[in-house]
Amino acid sequence: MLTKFMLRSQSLPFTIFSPARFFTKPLLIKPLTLAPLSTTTAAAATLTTAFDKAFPYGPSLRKGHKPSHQSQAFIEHELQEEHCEEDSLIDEESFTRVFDIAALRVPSENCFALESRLRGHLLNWPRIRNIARVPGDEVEDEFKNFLKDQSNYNSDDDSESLVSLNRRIYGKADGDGEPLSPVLYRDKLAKTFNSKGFVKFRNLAKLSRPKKGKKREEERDKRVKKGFGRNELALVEVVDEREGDGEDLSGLLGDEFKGRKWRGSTRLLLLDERYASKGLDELPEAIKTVFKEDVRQNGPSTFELVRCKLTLFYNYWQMNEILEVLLPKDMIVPSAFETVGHIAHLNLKDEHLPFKKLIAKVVLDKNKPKIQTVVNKIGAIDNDYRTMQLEVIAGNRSLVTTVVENGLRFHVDLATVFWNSRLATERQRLLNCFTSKDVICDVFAGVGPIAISAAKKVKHVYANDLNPYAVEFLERNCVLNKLERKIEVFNMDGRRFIEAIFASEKAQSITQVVMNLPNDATEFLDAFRGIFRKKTKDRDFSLPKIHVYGFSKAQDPEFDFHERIRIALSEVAFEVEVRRVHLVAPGKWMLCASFILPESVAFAKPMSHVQVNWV
Ligand SMILES: C[S@@+](CC[C@H](N)C(=O)[O-])C[C@H]1O[C@@H](n2cnc3c(N)ncnc32)[C@H](O)[C@@H]1O
Repeated sequence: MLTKFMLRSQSLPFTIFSPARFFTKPLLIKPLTLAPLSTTTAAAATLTTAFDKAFPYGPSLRKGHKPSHQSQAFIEHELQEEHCEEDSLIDEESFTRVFDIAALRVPSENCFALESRLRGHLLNWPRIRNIARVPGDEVEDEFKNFLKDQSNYNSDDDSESLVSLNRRIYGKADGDGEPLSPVLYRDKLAKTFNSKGFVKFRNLAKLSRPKKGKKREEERDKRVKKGFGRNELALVEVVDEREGDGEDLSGLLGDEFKGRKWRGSTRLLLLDERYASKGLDELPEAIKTVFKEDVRQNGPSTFELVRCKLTLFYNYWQMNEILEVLLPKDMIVPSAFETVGHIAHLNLKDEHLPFKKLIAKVVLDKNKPKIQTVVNKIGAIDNDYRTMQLEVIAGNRSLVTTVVENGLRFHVDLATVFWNSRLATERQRLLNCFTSKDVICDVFAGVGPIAISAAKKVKHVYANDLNPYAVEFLERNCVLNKLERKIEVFNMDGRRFIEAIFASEKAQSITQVVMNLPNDATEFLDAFRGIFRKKTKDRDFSLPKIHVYGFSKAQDPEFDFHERIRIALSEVAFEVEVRRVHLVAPGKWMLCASFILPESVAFAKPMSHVQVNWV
């Protein structure tokens, strides 16, 4: 039997409270084997008790207990909802955990002041508000005022009128024997509310059909079941020992109404888990003081210490918590993934592959609605267009998505073009080097994250890519961002593009060149040899600044990259600024080298002439 504590002004025991009682003793935690998901409730409950002690604070799937109704509820849920194969991968209900906690039930108008006063003593679990509503106990202001007037008693007469009020409202007064007819109570309401007030009580017609105990149980089950539906995280229920007693007000106040007594609108202030089984006299002084003050101000206390059940559903638990349970013990839980628009991109290890569908389902569930598709990378990027080989393992199969970067929108098809969201910061850094006077030449532009962002800032952009799909998206993205007038798009091999564009009239204006093909961009640098060979040195022109990306696994990656650039340009002495972008694998750096094209290179011996093929 669960006990409900009702404070009475005469009986408040003020014992000295020892803070040591609040804390669970530090325990040596041994690695625990979690009960299999099919464990019966009783067994799970036994295990739970041990877990509760072993896990010091906060919600955990290894704490709490499984609800007794769960199997039936789950079966019904399964029958009610249409499931696709993915839906049935995880038994979501097996992640439902019930925690016994205590709460202060207080008038709603007091709850915020009390929340800040008792903060250190309230439940402090992630994503759980420590103020909970009590379903169905909202009271019309008009009636609240009436209650207030009647309860301000300070004489024998007032006391009598309170008893009479109790009789009329609750059917009986405290200490009375037989309850009086609820007719009196309804009569009172009829006199108190005007016709408009009644309109608000939707269920007035059901008044003469009091709920049976069984029906009430079913409704509770329905609510809990609703909880493990798609959207709910948690449910707080007051565990009321007097269930079945008194008058059922649900017909009048709505099906949600559970209280046997109408106290006015109340809220539950959920107490810290360490007070779950404490009596009033065992609570800390701060809470007792709140009770004392209430009694002093209001006579019989308007506060109650109640026992509650806090149910946390599948939707409450985070990705790693769910996966820790689902995956074999000792397996590292995959916790990170990259996001490209609506797509989550995993990089699963071999050991994860047998569980890839499970993992993907959890990723999808825990990142909805933003994530609609989960893909896994299969094999290294080894093609010219730098596209990834991806397998769709959950969600919708479309790999065409929209990414927002730097305030611009990019349409991308991960199946046919390159995109890497991790380069966003680097792209931003590069953009910071450009000014409104610059003319940019992006040799390996992809779908345009650098070229299009630059176009917003600089005078003009020439953007090229070898991949026809990338060029199609590049053009589409120029229009999407209304920048098509500032960008010219080309579909050529990078070397031919460099040679052709610098052989054209456009060469004069180009101030910066971006070469973002880290795997082999340095191999394209020799294309700059002799680009100005036909120009006279004394004419007014500027040499472009080149930003070239590369990888290095060397001990001194900066030196290594500088050397490769020097060799590619066949030039010994010129200044190069090399920067580490990020580690792409253990010991392998992505680097960016920036330098002004040396005059000796630009005017070097003639190279074979290339005809420009403008797109
Ligand atoms: C690493 S991606 C960079 C794309 C873009 N700058 C970005 O940050 O998303 C390299 C791009 O170079 C293109 N590419 C590969 N080889 C090329 C070549 N020989 N000439 C021109 N483009 C090439 C690929 O299609 C790819 O879009």
